[in-house]
Amino acid sequence: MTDRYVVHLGLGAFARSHTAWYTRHTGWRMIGFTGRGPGVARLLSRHGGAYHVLTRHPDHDAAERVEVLAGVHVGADLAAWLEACASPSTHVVTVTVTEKGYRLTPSGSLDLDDADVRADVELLRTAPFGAPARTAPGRLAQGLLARADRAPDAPVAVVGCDNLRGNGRLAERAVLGMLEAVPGRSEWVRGNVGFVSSMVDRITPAATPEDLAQVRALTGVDDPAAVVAEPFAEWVLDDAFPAQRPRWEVAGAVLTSQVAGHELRKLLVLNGAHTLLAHTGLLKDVRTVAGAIARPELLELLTAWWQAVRPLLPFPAPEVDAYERAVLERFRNARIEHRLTQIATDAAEKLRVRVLPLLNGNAVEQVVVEQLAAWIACWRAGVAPDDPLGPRLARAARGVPQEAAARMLALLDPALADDHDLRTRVGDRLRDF
Ligand SMILES: NC(=O)c1ccc[n+]([C@@H]2O[C@H](COP(=O)([O-])OP(=O)(O)OC[C@H]3O[C@@H](n4cnc5c(N)ncnc54)[C@H](O)[C@@H]3O)[C@@H](O)[C@H]2O)c1
Ligand SMILES: O=P(O)(O)OC[C@@H](O)[C@@H](O)[C@H](O)[C@H](O)CO
Repeated sequence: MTDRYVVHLGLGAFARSHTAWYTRHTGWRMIGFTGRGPGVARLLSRHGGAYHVLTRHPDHDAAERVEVLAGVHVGADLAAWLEACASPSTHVVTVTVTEKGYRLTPSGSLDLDDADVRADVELLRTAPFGAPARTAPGRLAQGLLARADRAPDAPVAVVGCDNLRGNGRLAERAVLGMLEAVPGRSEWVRGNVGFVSSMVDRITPAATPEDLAQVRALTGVDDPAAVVAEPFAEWVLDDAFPAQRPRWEVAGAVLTSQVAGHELRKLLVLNGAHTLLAHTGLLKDVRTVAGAIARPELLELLTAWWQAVRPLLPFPAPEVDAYERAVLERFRNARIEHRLTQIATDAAEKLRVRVLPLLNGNAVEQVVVEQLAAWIACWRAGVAPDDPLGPRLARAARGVPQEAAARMLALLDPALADDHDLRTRVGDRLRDF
């Protein structure tokens, strides 16, 4: 039996295809908590925490049983959460709660206008262990407070595993933003918690009934918690752990002090391209990434996007060329049914990470205008999927193109409201959709 644990918050498909999958052969076990509802905990408990990863290669499928989860809990099980976080056998807490789960403003500080955040701040101030926090930063704060009380000599790492630049640093800001409201309770966290950023990569679409049927066909097991993923996987982590950690290197992870460049490259080259294909594809009734890439005009856009992001990438040209070629191959894997609606969900939050770096003092390329205009056009056409800003975006997108562009860009980032040139160009492009 191992006595070393990773506690994971947010047991979505990606956590199962990536974080848990990387941990499976390290000798460590994981204790998982759902990010919001109880659904995944119920599904996983069907087979005692074991589940399958269905890897779709270009010409065949393989199903692997993953048995790394020693316990699975609903996120609202506060007693289990506090016990897991406080246990000195827990050395690492990993987090996959989506971009919006960090509850940050566009400038990256805790969003104190968010009613759930305010409720959690109040909870932490008055009765920190009185009820489960509503938000992920609130939960992390509760767990770290329990650690400070019960195992103060045992430092711990919190590892960000979402598609955000500096996800560890952002988790730190969110947690400290919560704890600053509790007199005297942020010091232990500042001195004993290492917030680690990581670049995470493995295309993992939501599993379809056909995927689950394929798992059944390959294994004979009915596994409602199975996930489907591409063969490729990459994990680059900041080598800044304050305590023990699993040797994720055995599964190919890379520990480095240069994680920022890897994050930027992945977010702009892969995720930025995804978002561009998602919005432009949805406007043309295309359903999947592979379907989008098969359209010459969208492939051309993708190439223009890659040219625009290239000057920002801290890698030699041949390395960027190879990276782009590999991403194109991955996008072409038609056996991965990656739906554009899934990628376009919560797009405002994603565009902030995937596009705003290109607007930071750089000459604006037309393809950047295209990104933004396509996003707005999806809202105007009523084909945009969910977004936490949904009703506001739907209202802002209506009416005269120039005014809609100005309102939408301001919602994306208030700092864009003053960019007259960008607003005009996006508004002009919008007229043609
Ligand atoms: N799917 C991929 O290909 C992929 C690849 C790389 C990184 N990621 C990262 O993983 C995240 C999750 O992707 P997924 O495919 O697992 O999605 P999913 O829908 O399967 O799971 C989402 C997870 O986030 C949690 N969550 C959602 N909103 C939350 C909130 N407001 N507060 C707390 N928890 C919340 C859910 O409970 C669930 O555990 C992405 O947003 C991204 O940052 C995904
Ligand atoms: O996972 P999201 O919702 O942040 O973004 C959608 C896709 O761009 C993303 O899931 C990629 O497939 C993934 O980041 C590849 O590693």
